[in-house]
Formats: sequence, C-alpha cells, structure tokens
Amino acid sequence: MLETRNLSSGYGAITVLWGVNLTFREGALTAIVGPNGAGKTTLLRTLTGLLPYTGDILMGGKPLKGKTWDLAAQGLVMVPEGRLVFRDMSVEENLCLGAYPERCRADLAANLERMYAFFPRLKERRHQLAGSLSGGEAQMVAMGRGLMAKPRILLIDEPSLGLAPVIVNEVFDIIRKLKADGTTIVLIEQNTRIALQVADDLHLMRSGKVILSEKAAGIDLNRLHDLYFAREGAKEGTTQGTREGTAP
Ligand SMILES: Nc1ncnc2c1ncn2[C@@H]1O[C@H](COP(=O)(O)OP(=O)(O)OP(=O)(O)O)[C@@H](O)[C@H]1O
Repeated sequence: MLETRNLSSGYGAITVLWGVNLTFREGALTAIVGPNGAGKTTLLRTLTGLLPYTGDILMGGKPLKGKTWDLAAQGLVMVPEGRLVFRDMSVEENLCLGAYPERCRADLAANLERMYAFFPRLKERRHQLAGSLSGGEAQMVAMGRGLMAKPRILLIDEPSLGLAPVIVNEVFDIIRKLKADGTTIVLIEQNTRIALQVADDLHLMRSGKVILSEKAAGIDLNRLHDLYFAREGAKEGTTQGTREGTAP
C-alpha cells in the first residue's frame, strides 16, 4: 500500500535517512523500532511531506505528492509524538480539527460517534479542555483526531512515550482494536517488547538505515535486542559494541 524506494532525507546539509526501502502492507500493523537517533521520526516526517527527500514514496503504486494537508486528504495521517493537542480547546474541538479534509466533513456526527466507540473516555470528557487531560487521555485525543481524518494509513509516533505501564497497555489495547477494524497502521515505538506483540511486520532501524525487516511472529526478542543494541556477536547491521538508547 505504501512503499519507499531508496529514500534519503534529512535536515539541510545533514543526511539522516540513507537509502531506506520499506513496504507497508494494507491492513497490517507495521512497527518500526530502533534506538534514539535512528531516524524513525525523520522517516515519519518525510513520509508525511514535512521534509524534502530523494528516492521514491509510492502509495498504491503511485508517487505520493503534496504537502502534509494534501497527503492527509489522500489518507496518510500522522499522530505526532508528544501527544500534541490544542490545550485551550475542548476535547471535541480538537477531534473535529482532524476532520479537516473535505471528504470527512459531510458526516461529522457519524464520524465522531465512530471515533468515540474506540475512545469512550473521550466522549465522557468531550467538553473538557484538552490542556487539563492526563497524558494517556491526551494520547487518545491525538489518536482520535487522526481517526477523524479517516486514514487509509495511520502513522503513530511513539504512543508509549512518557506514559505509565498501565496506561501504555490501555493505549495499545486501542491500537489492537484499530488494527482489528482493518486500519493500516505504521507504529514508531522504542518499546520493542510491546511492538513485537502487536505488529504483523517489524523493521529495525539504526543510524538512518533499515537493518532488519521481518514478520514479527518470526522474531526472537533476544535476537532483536542484539541487533538493537548492536551487541557483540550480532551478525547484521552496524556493530558499535556499545549499549545505546533507552531500555526497550
Ligand atoms: N530539526 C533537526 N535538525 C537537525 N537534525 C535533526 C533534526 N531533528 C532530528 N535531527 C537529527 O536526526 C537524527 C535522527 O533523529 P530522529 O528524531 O529521527 O530519531 P528517532 O529515531 O526518532 O529518535 P528518538 O527515538 O530519540 O525520537 C538525530 O541525529 C537528530 O539529532
């Protein structure tokens, strides 16, 4: 459904992604894991039109063109890291902003109800200011806002960031439900254990390159950690022999 070919990008003179080839299958949940600075967020920013690139990004076999809003209109929707919500607006106002693309505006009420079915707690708090929500609830608003854009592909950046384990489980229960509903999901996650549990396909990035692409069911967590931390004896990828990143 979405594919990158020899994708390179970065920030001005700084190249971060180096010739990345990835395929995201329709209806699948694809997790991208990797240590701090591996380029995961840069990949999402590039896919969503925020950074210039060389190489190709194809959706449904056709080159993806346009800026972030055009891409959202085509169904490529990002849920940003850090649970970015408009703090001085109500929960429902935040959610309705997600329905900005033309094709989402006509049936706003039905769209809201569909989204509230995934996030009943947001319905209870629909009139509350988003700035007064807990971290987990704000994450739900960010995800719900993405759903309101009727995504063909939902790109979720680090949903577990800064959340207590019990809330992380709650957020991932919702991600499982979205997947069961047929939503194509790309999930950026540092928590390798939980990523392996929910993903169909998994890619490991290090230093701006993809060093492992496999079906999640066939991946052993210890082997993944060897590659993640480039531990001595690991065969694939760059081996720096040091432990990097947060403990996943
Ligand atoms: N605006 C920027 N300008 C210059 N370099 C940047 C910018 N944003 C990120 N980088 C650099 O790009 C590299 C990859 O960063 P990126 O945020 O994509 O990594 P990440 O895998 O998402 O890491 P994390 O898990 O810590 O969020 C890092 O070396 C970072 O310093």
